[in-house]
Amino acid sequence: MLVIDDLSASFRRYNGLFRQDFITRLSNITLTIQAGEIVALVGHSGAGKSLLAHAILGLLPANAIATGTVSFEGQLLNQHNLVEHRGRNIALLPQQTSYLDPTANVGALVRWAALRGGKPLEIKNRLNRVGLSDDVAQLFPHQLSGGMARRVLMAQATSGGAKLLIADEPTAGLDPANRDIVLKHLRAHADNGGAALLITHDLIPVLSYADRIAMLKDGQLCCVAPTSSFSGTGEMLASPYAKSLWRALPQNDFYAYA
Ligand SMILES: Nc1ncnc2c1ncn2[C@@H]1O[C@H](COP(=O)(O)OP(=O)(O)OP(=O)(O)O)[C@@H](O)[C@H]1O
Ligand code: NI
Repeated sequence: MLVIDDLSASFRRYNGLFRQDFITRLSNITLTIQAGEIVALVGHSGAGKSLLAHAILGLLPANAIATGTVSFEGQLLNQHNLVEHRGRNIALLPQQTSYLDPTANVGALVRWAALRGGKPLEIKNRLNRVGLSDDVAQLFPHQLSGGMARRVLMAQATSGGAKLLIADEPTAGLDPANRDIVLKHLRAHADNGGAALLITHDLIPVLSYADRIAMLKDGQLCCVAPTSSFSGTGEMLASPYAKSLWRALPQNDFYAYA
């Protein structure tokens, strides 16, 4: 469904009046996401996860320069066709809950997302599916807890019927029960023929839901492996970084990779 080919992104920096240089934050990313699949993108803070999400959607800031290509269902994405795809065929669940429009209540926000994708409104159903009650529709963003706001973003991202969901930290700040509701929702989306790029810091909870794990380290994909490789002592993992991260998890007794 999505093919990312040799994508790199750099930022222009000015050092002095006429001097500038470029600092590379994503290097030669090549990754495919098939229909029916959840690919979890994991990596440390600052590794470039959100940057990759924004690069796919053509939402990089003005001081960024991207090279490489991204195709969606065989079509090369560019700034023109992305305007049509965003919110319709490809939806973003942003990392920042502050992206919720403070002037509209939750019902209106979810309604707009559904209308944008030409889908039935079903506001209450959309909210219930992410563990929010009907009356949340009346609340404004400033009246939501952090976890509620995150689930409103999820309801918005899935209301327009987009085939590809790019979910940037959709479970941040959620308790385990609500985290599982959100991850199950993403799984159901993929099982119904959709696909998702699931960005997270937290590897363990997504192991039960994702098909593959892509690991970013300092802007480079150091490992793309089936979820089943993250088991035992990590002997199925080719990447030393992925192996050491896996072994260092508390669940794996903090073993250092030797
Ligand atoms: N507009 C920008 N200008 C310059 N550098 C930027 C800009 N946006 C992001 N960066 C840099 O790109 C790198 C990757 O940032 P990104 O937000 O993708 O990290 P992340 O992996 O999503 O981290 P986190 O898990 O904390 O959300 C960081 O070093 C960041 O400082
Ligand atoms: Ni991020």
